This record gives sequence, structure tokens and C-alpha cells, in this order.
Amino acid sequence: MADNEQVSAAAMTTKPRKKADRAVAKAQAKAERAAEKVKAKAEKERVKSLAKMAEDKVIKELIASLEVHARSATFACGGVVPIKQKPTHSAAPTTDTDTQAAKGNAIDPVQIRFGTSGSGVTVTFAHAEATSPELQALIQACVPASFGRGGEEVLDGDYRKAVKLDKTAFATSFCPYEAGIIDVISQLLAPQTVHDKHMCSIKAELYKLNVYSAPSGKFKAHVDTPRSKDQIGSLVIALPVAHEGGELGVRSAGKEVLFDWSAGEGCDDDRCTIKWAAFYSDCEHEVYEVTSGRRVTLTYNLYLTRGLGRLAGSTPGLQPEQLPLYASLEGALDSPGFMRNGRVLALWLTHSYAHTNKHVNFLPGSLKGADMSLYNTAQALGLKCLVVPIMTLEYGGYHDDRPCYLLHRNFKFQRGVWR
Ligand SMILES: O=C(O)CCC(=O)C(=O)O
Ligand SMILES: [Fe+2]
Repeated sequence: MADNEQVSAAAMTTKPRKKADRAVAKAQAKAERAAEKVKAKAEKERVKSLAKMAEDKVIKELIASLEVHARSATFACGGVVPIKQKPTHSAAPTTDTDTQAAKGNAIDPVQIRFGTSGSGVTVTFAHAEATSPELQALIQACVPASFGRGGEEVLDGDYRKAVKLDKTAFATSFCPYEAGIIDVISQLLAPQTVHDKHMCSIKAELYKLNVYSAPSGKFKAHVDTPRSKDQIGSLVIALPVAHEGGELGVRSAGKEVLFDWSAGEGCDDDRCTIKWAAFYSDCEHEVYEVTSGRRVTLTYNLYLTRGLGRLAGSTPGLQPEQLPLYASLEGALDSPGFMRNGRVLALWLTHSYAHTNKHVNFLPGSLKGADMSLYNTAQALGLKCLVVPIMTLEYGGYHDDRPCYLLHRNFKFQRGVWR
């Protein structure tokens, strides 16, 4: 009995021990499974972070390429148009300007008429003559030039020292279309490519006549107030009047282009020219101080209008396939693992747009310079592109302080956020 009791006690003690062992083994197995899971997760994270690093590298390279693209793109252009001179008995033409004039590109001397009906005055700009009585009378007829500050027109000689005539106060024989200037601007600032669906053209509208005189005639750094939502830029025509200084500096993406129209740059009594510059509305620009003489300019507002469509057989000037950006973007898209899940690649635009006005919203047709060639490059690579304004948090949407360009093979819009 005592033995039996012992056996049964042993049996009783063995049973609970087996149960405990099983529990330990179960816990061990669970812990092992958990450890394996953690290991697998860590491995997955490692692979994911390697893929992310590879993708980040591709994106970094692409961004560098986009920055170069933005910096090297055209945001301002300019040129020289010779003025026809009275025939002389001098030797055959030798300079570039003379050769152009001989080829028939030269325009008639520019006339400006102003004054009240019946007592009007005509100034003819055919020589770099800063002292003619007619020019003096023109300057007398001008009034101090104001500029926009905080939504108001203000006069502040420290910021802008110039006089002006509004377009209602004068007439000019000069026509930027006839001079071939609008053709050049259209090609350089509103280039069209085979990939464009919407043809656009440029319309120039006379705005003002300005005179910046020495000493200290200037207009400090500013961005022009757009005169309408479809304004794309400004055109400045420098009439042949002798002066020093007064260079026009135009800036975009950290670069400045300087237009120097002072004497010694090809304007004297024998070879007289019109000089011009055009730039996008959102470019900061500045007229440096005029140190001698007078700088007389006509300004035009440039608007984008819908064109008539491509003429059969015409060859567009821009071929995105030849832009360095094409190779970079193609390389990024071909990289294994780059946005495999079909996310959106959002790229900031270089220029600003009046995108909120539905009536004149030609986007993407109205994209400027670097932005248009980016759009066309993406299209040439078969990407679906959208130009989309990014909302600010105040309006309940996705926030960032820069406008956004979006492109990728597959993209979708979810809960107000591009993913
Ligand atoms: O005369 C120039 O070159 C530019 C003038 C200007 O910036 C303006 O009128 O807004
Ligand atoms: Fe300006």
C-alpha cells in the first residue's frame, strides 16, 4: 500500500512535470517563431531600406539633372535689329549689323509722335542723338514713372527713377512683329514640340515709353505686376539714344542675364540699331543706374494666345530626346526598383503660373521654358503627365510652399494627396 501510494504519488508528480515541460516547449517554440518572425522582418526591412537607398540615389541624381536643366533653360532672350541708314558712298559692308542690313533685315528709323492734336511732335530715332530738341520735348511731355508696391501705384525715386508716357499719350511706327522680334520670342520663350497638343502663340501689346536719365536713372530689382492672367512676359525695346550704364539684369533659378545697351555696344551715327530683351513675367529684373546720357525704351506686355495649330509638314524646333534631361529621366525609369509600385513623381516647376483662372488656363500649353521642355521630355518617354497646383494646409489640402509637377507611369489621386 505504502509502495502503491508511492507509485501513485510518483505518478501524480510525473504528470504535472510533463505538462510543465510541454508548456515550456510550447513557449520555446513560440519564442523561436517570434524570433524568426523578427529576423524575417529585419531582413525584409534591410532589403526594403536597400531598395529605398537605391531609389533615393536615383531620385537624387534626377533632381541634380533637373536643377541643371532649370538653370540652363532659356528665361530671357534678346537681340539687335539694324535701322536702315540713308545710302552713303562708303565701302562695302563689313560688320555683322551691316551684313544684316544688307540682307534686308533692317527696319525704318523709329518714329514716336506725341503731343496734343494739331500741335504734335515727331521724334525720329535714327541716330544715337541724345540732345535733339524733339527728344527734349518728348522728355518734357513725360511724367514720373510709378510702380506697384503692396497693391498700390507709388512714386519712390530711390527705387525707380524714370519718366514715362502711357501708350495713350504717344504713337510709334515701330512694330515688333515686322522687326521679326515676336518670331524669335515665340521660338525661345514659347517653344512648341511634336508632343504639344495645344499650339500657342505670342501677342505683344504696347505698354509704355520710359526714359531713364543720368545721373541715377534706375529701377531696382522687382517682378512686374502681370496686367492679365494670360501675360507670359515683358518685352523691352531700347531706342538708339546714347547712354552709359543702365544695363538690364534678368534673373531666374539663381542665374542673371545682363543686357547692356550702352553706347560702344554698336550704336553710333553710322551703324544704328534697336536692341531688345524679353523675359518671363515671374523673372526678377533690374535696370542698373544710368551713368550718362538717356536710356529710352518702349515696353510691351507679352501674352500667350491659342495658336491656329500646326501647319502640315512643319518641323518643330525642340526635340526633347536631345535634351540631357531625357537621358537622366530615362535612366531613372529604367533603374530596377525605381518606383516599382507606380507612385507619383512630383517635380517642382521652375516658373509661376496663373493656374487659378479657368478661362485663360492654357496649362500645359502655357508652360514656360524649362517647365515646357520637362513636360515634353516626360511625354516623349511615354509618361502620363499632369500639371497640378498643390493646395496649402489653410485650404485643407496637401501643403508645401512650392508649386508641383507630377509625373509617373501609374498614378492615382487619393484623399486629396498624390500617392
Ligand atoms: O527698361 C527696362 O529695361 C525694364 C523696365 C522695367 O522693368 C519695367 O518697366 O517694368
Ligand atoms: Fe519691370
